[in-house]
Amino acid sequence: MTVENLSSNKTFGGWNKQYSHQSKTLNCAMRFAIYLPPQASNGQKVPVLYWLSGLTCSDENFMHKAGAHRIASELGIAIVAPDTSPRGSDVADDEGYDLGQGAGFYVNATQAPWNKHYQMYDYIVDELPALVESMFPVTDKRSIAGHSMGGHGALVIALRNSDAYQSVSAFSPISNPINCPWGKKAFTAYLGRDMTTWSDYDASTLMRNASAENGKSFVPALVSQGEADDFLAEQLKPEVLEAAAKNSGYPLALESHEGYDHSYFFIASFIEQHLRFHGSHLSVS
Ligand SMILES: N[C@@H](CCC(=O)N[C@@H](CS)C(=O)NCC(=O)O)C(=O)O
Repeated sequence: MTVENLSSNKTFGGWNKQYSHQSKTLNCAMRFAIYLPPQASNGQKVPVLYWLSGLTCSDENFMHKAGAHRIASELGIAIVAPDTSPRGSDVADDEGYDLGQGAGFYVNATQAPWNKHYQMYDYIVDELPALVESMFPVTDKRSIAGHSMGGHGALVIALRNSDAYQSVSAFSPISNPINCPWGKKAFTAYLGRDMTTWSDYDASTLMRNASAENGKSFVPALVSQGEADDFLAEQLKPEVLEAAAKNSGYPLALESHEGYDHSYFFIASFIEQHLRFHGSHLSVS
């Protein structure tokens, strides 16, 4: 498999690198960024936090704006930030910022023309970790986090793969996509009009139905939400997630922060708390 290194920048004793590879799952070239903390250059294997970004983002927004490297360096956690959709001139797109390239919603599309490339769920759950674990000095201990569309993706992926992740966190997640305009638009396009297929990708539905019985475990969850977020009431609906957690007894810590909006200024303000939360579950703190 050809994997091309696009950039390498030393930061906080570790390395922030970008790669391009041909994805079998997405049927196109795909980019991701990885932060390798200093421990990874010293013969140690480190656990990995996967970060899923929101609408309009690439592999760069989080690495450039979240200010995560200092604490990841201290804790010895690698961070992997994939792009938010398949890309390319032959990849289906839409004029809106909330559908198509930059808006993959971390689902496996079943509808044409999207189903040819938009298989982001399988890419994040299977192909990307397998590639990362074959290329870098990392363990198979994983946690997952994200923002907005990526917060939805992180919660859904952790809830559906509770044996694969130690912890999950989200900033301003789209908590109930089957009941908000962003989610309804994307799911209608990618999954079709039959709404019965949508609930597998709805964090609130999954959390309401979650159970720690039959050998399964709950993945501990932390969610942070800004109270001055313009998308809060119409698109994000954290109260639905909170009610779902109460219903199933899910270990969800939902924190509300006065004055913060939807931007990376909010993420940068609380990323240390999220990294230490993941560190405690990845046994590095
Ligand atoms: N403000 C955008 C909405 C998209 C948006 O807010 N994207 C968030 C994620 S949902 C983001 O992280 N944007 C990129 C950035 O701030 O770096 C628009 O209306 O076009």
